[in-house]
Amino acid sequence: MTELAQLNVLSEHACFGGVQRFYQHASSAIGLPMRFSVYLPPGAEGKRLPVLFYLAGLTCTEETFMIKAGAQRAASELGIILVAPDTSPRGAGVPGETDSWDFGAGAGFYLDATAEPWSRHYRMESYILELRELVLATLPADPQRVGIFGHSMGGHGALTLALRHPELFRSVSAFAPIAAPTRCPWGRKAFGGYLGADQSAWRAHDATELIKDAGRAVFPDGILVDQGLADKFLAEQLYPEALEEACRAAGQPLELRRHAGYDHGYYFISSFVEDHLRFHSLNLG
Ligand SMILES: N[C@@H](CCC(=O)N[C@@H](CS)C(=O)NCC(=O)O)C(=O)O
Repeated sequence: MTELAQLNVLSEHACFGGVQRFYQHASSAIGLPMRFSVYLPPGAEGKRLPVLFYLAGLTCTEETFMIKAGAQRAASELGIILVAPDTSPRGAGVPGETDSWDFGAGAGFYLDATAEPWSRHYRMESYILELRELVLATLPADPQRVGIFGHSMGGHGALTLALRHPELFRSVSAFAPIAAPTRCPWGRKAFGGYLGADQSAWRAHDATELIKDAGRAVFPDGILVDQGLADKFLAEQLYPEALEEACRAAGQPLELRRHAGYDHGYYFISSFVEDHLRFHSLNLG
């Protein structure tokens, strides 16, 4: 069977003149069925459109962004394809994988686990790259115009995957990203579990450390980050100031916008999502 034959449409809904779809497919990276969602704007026939991957945060699924962020109106206007994967494998059968909300199911952290028993299925970095190829092969998407953004754990995912694979993602932005996971409790728990106790392996999945290591502007057109100042996770988990300092030292342009009164949730994301789509539209051309 080809990849194409394994792609099943679970549901389809007309939306702002385009179509909102939910898919399931057999992922070779994960070794299990995976779900993802796509918003296809109108007027895609015969064209190659820019495509923007959105990585969601802890406890989310492939549905969360499409239901809560209200991004389809701007995507329809700008002619951008939106793709949102699930946040982890489901049903991997790892003992305890659904016991906590910040590790295991719903918390894949967009990296390939190297430690047992997670390393067999928890391979979310390889999965996002597989999904990118699948989308480019099956949807009217332009391989030269692929961007990535995300929220919280997904903001970490977007920043680290873009910095690790700048040849695959041409623009990157984030909402309230876990910007320095090697120094916060969520990141330390996840990296310890997925990558093991040797912390030297962790920094390759930390956006702040990747910027420091690059020592140059990997994205010369800039990175956009929005952060709510009423976010209850800001002080303990997110560390945008560490990313800001690393970008300043490396000469990486960063627009870090701090918003008084906004919390960590989708009311915050929906308030600024159009700005992110316009940012990517401008950068992807
Ligand atoms: N379960 C956690 C919150 C988890 C959480 O805030 N998840 C964020 C991503 S890190 C999210 O987007 N949740 C889904 C939603 O707000 O709809 C808690 O009780 O504090």
